[in-house]
Amino acid sequence: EKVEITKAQRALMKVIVDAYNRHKIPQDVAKKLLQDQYSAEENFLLLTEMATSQVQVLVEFTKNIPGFLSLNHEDQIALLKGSAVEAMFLRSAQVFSQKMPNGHTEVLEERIRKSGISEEFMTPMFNFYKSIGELHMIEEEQALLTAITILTPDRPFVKDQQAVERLQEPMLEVLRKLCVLQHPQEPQYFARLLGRLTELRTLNHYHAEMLTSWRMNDHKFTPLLCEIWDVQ
Ligand SMILES: CC(C)c1onc(-c2c(Cl)cccc2Cl)c1COc1ccc2c(ccn2Cc2cccc(C(=O)O)c2)c1
Repeated sequence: EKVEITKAQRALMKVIVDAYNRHKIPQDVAKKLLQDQYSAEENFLLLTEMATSQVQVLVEFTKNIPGFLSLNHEDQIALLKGSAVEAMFLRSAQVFSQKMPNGHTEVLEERIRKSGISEEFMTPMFNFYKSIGELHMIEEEQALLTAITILTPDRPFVKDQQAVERLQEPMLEVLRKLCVLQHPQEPQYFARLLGRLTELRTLNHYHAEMLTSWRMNDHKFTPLLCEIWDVQ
């Protein structure tokens, strides 16, 4: 059928993409990646700073999702806590696949590989980065996919799931149309994107184990990360 994005859908997409592009990790934090220190300790501290900055960016982005601030306040917190790790895996995957400027990508990979994360979590993590890279998403798709991840109704402790579904559904519809228009030769592209969201959920489990092993080695997190990840 002739797929067409309506004016209202284009306006919704513009709000999400503008918010997504406005909220990036500040360059001075990202630049720290190129610092010369390479010890596991130094890498962990840098990644902790990146994650903390990323959570702040994520909260600002989420506040710009139309309708989010009208949700029940406890549900807003439950959605942020429930989606933070997935949104950050998505963000770091998009940053990897966009090949950051002057070798940041290799440096970031190096620091993640040498930050006390055990091999068993590296494989699924870098497989995910590869599978996101292969999609060659445009920024509209990246921004909508991030908003859709945050607006997942069945996160733990969400009370009014219907209210979240009512926000997520229009995003899914715009993304579906965008995929048809952007990838006419690949009718399954939208399904492939949603398949990444399923893969993201499995990374939640690995991440919980990563946190436990870091804590067993007495690694400290920032107050914001402790709050969003319910640690310490
Ligand atoms: C606490 C810390 C050690 C941690 O725990 N789990 C993860 C962890 C790991 Cl090791 C992998 C994936 C997800 C998480 Cl939470 C992390 C590190 O979290 C990160 C690290 C880097 C991240 C992010 C998010 C993005 N990036 C990359 C990035 C670089 C430069 C610019 C920008 C930008 O947005 O402009 C982003 C999070």
